[in-house]
Amino acid sequence: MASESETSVGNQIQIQRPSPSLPQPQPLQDRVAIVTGSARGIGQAIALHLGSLGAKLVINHTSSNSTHEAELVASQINNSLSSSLNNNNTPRAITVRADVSDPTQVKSLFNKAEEAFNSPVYILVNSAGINDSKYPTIANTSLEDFDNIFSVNARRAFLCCKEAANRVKRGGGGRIILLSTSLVGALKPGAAAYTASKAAVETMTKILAKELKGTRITANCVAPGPIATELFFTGKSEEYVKRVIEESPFGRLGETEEVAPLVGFLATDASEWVNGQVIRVNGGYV
Ligand SMILES: NC(=O)c1ccc[n+]([C@@H]2O[C@H](COP(=O)([O-])OP(=O)(O)OC[C@H]3O[C@@H](n4cnc5c(N)ncnc54)[C@H](O)[C@@H]3O)[C@@H](O)[C@H]2O)c1
Repeated sequence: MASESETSVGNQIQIQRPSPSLPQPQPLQDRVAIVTGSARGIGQAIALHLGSLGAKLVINHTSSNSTHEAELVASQINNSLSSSLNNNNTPRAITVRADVSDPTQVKSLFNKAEEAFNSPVYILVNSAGINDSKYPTIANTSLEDFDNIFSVNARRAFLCCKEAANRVKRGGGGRIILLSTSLVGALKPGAAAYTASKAAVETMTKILAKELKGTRITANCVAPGPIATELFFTGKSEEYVKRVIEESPFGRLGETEEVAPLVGFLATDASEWVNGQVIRVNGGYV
């Protein structure tokens, strides 16, 4: 801590007093962020983390079943702040229900964010995703399941990125962060539709980063695994979970809070030189 000190200049002693400490602006102060699929799981942890860095948050969820969960996340962010209101008396975190695999709803999601905060969306985090809990082989994957997984994981990433890329003001900057999976590197048998849909997301991210040349917007992928969420546990046998834990160098699953800080860093100005990358967060599992 700074304290008073004496400096001798000629015959005179000057007392230097520490300047009163001013509140430091937070790294994402007042930046508008949409986190898709943030009513629970990894998206929820990311939204809470971005909120703690000062961002104004849109908690996106997909169905009436998740409305309550989404509102809890928003109120957790609003309650954690000294002032939960913006200048125009709107809350700092709001919820918007939208299926992000539907182009009209994606457009409306961005419109609602911009209207609520009277400011362009600066950060887009695509966390909404689904997996095929049965982990079938290609021979046993139905076309319906394949289409469904691609329509959420690859299609929603495409739609959200397209909307974000069309709205950015040149030179205004921004951050696009997509969620992939470490399975893309692991290439395990039995999750081909899910893994391939995420490989598509990774490729799209790398191309987008180049297409956004001159906009000061970065696009990166975060590829977690294996993280203890509903998506991970659904449909998995005890033996499967045990095997994953045994294969992990840390002998455990990851927590959602272990993914969020990396996304937080990628959302800040300090990350500008990280662009078009896929960063794996998996405790060395892959
Ligand atoms: N948990 C893991 O081990 C793991 C590993 C690698 C990657 N991921 C990825 O991380 C992301 C988050 O996964 P999670 O584990 O937190 O899953 P989760 O199931 O806990 O959360 C996913 C959220 O996305 C929402 N969602 C699904 N479809 C949607 C749609 N069309 N529109 C809007 N929201 C929708 C769900 O309602 C849910 O709230 C996913 O993209 C997933 O593929 C997870």
